[in-house]
Amino acid sequence: MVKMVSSRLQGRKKTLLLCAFFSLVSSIMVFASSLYWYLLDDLEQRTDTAQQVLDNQMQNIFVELKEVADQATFFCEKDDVKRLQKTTFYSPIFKEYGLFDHDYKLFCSNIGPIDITLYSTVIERLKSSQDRKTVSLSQSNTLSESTFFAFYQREDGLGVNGLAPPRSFSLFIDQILRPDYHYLLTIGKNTIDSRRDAHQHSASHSAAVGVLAHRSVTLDDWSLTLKVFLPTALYWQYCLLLLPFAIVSWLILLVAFYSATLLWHHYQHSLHHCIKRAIKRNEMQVHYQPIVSLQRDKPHELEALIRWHSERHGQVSPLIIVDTANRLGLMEELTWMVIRQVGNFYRDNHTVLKDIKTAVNVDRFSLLKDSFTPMLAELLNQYPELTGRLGLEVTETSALNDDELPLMVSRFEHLKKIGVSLSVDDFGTGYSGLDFLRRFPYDTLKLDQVFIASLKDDHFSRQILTSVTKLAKELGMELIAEGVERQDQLEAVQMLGVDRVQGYFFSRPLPKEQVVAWLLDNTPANTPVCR
Ligand SMILES: Nc1nc2c(ncn2[C@@H]2O[C@H](COP(=O)(O)O[C@H]3[C@@H](O)[C@H](n4cnc5c(=O)[nH]c(N)nc54)O[C@@H]3COP(=O)(O)O)[C@@H](O)[C@H]2O)c(=O)[nH]1
Repeated sequence: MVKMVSSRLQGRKKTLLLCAFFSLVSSIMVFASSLYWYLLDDLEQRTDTAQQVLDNQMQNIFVELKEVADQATFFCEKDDVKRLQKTTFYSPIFKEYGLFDHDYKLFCSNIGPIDITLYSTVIERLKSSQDRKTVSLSQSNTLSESTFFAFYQREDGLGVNGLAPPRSFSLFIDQILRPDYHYLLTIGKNTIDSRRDAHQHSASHSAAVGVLAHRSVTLDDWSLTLKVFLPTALYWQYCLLLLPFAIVSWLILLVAFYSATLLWHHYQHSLHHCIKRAIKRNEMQVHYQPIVSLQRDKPHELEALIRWHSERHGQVSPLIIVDTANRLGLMEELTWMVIRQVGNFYRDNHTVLKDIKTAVNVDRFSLLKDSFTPMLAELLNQYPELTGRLGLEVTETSALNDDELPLMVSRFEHLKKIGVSLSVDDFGTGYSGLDFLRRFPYDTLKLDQVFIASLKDDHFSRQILTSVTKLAKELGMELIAEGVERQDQLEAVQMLGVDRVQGYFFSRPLPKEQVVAWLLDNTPANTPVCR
C-alpha cells in the first residue's frame, strides 16, 4: 500500500515536473516571440509615422523657402538683407538664409553680401531635380560643424538656401523614435546618427551594433533615407519589465498543462476509453455457453458471449461493454472481433466442433448497414470452417420502421444464402407480435428467460409460450428456451416442446478450453435429458 502511494506520488511529482518544464519552455517561447513581434510591429508603425512626419516637414520647409524666394531679388540691398533676417527670426527651423544666382553663387545672406559657390554635388542634384529642390548635410562656414541645407531655385535662376542645425531638423522624428529606437537619417551623401547626437558621418558606417531588427524607408522626392534600428537592449529591457507577467502566464500554463495531463490520464483510464481500446486491440475474450439439444440425434450448439477483465476496472459486464460499444459506434467492430475469435476457436478445435454450430449476438443496427454482409462474407472466406456453422442471434427486429423492414428481410435472405443461420433473440421482451414471426425467415426462436422463470407459476406466460411454440413449429423454426436454471424449469420447457435448452442448469458460459472439455463429456448420447 505504502509502495503504491509512494509510487503514485512519484508519478505525480514526475508529471508535475514535466508540466513545469513544458509550461516553462512554452511560456518562454510564447513570451519571447510575442515580445519580438510586438516590438517589430511597433518599429514598423513608428517608422511609418516618422516617414510621414519627415515628409510633412520637408513640404513645410520648401513652402517656407518658396515664400522667401518669391520675395527675393538678384541684389543684396539693405531691404533684401533685412527681409532675410526677419524670415530667419521667425523660422522654426532655419538659422540662416542665403540667396544664389544662375551660376549657383551665393551672393547674399541674412548677415549681408557674401561670395560662396555651392558644392558641385548640390548643383548637380538641383539641376537634375524636377522642381529644383534638394537638401544636403554638410559643413557650414557659419553654423555648427554639421549643417542641414535646403535649396530651392526659382525658374528665373534665383535660388534660396536655408541652413539649420541637424538637431532642429531631426527633432520631430526624435520625438517619435527615441529613446527606444535609434536611427540613421541619410540626407544626400551624409548621415545623421541619432546615437551620436547629430554627428555627421559616412552613410556606409553601420549602426547595427546590438541590433535585433531594422526598417528602412526612403523619401525619394527629397533624397532622404531613414533607417530605424530596434536595439537588442530594448528587447531585454522589456523582458525585465514584463517578467512578472511572464511568471504569471507561466503559472497559468502550468496549471493548464497539469489539468490537461490529469484529464488525459483520467480519460485514458476511463471505462469508455478502456473498452474502446480493448475492442480496437482485440483484447477481449469470448466464452461459450452450451445450448443443449433435447434430441439425441441433434448435436448441441454454443452461444458466443463476450467477456473482458480489465486491469483497472476488473471484470466488466457484457451489458456495459455492449452499451458502451453502442454509444461509441463500435458495435460492428465488436461483432467482427467475436466472429474472428470464434473462427480461430473452430480452426484450433476442428474435430470437436465439426458438427457444432455457434451463435453470435448481433444488433439490428449493424445488420442494417450496407457494409455488414460484404464484411461477413469476407470473414467467412477467411474462416471457411465457419461456413454452415455460424448463426446470428438478432435482438428483436420488431422496432423497425417501414423503410427498414424490407431491407432487413432482404438482408436475412442474403445471409441465409451464404450459409448463416438466424435466430430471434429474447423473443417476447419487445413489441413483437406473432405476426412478426411470419415476416422474417428465422431458423430459430429463443424464448426469453423472463418467461421461463415464471413459466411454472404464471398461467399467462404459459399461455403465451404455448401459442408462440405452436406458431414457431408451424413455421418450421427451432425453439430454444434460455435461462433454464432448475430441474422444474427444464421439465416445464420440455412439456412445452422446445428443441433446445440453454441455462445455468447445464452450464454457465465457459472459456474455450473448458467448453471443449464440456462438449467431449456431454455428447447428446450421454446427456440424460436427450430423448
Ligand atoms: N451484441 C452482443 N451482445 C452480447 C455479446 N456478448 C454478450 N452479449 C449480450 O450481453 C447481454 C449479457 O450477456 P451475458 O452476461 O453474457 O449473459 C448471457 C448469459 O450468461 C445469460 N444466461 C444464460 N443462461 C442463464 C441462466 O440460466 N440464468 C441467468 N440469469 N442468465 C443466463 O444470458 C445472457 C445470454 O443472453 P442472450 O444473448 O439473450 O442469449 C446479453 O443480452 C447478451 O446478448 C456480444 O458478443 N455481442
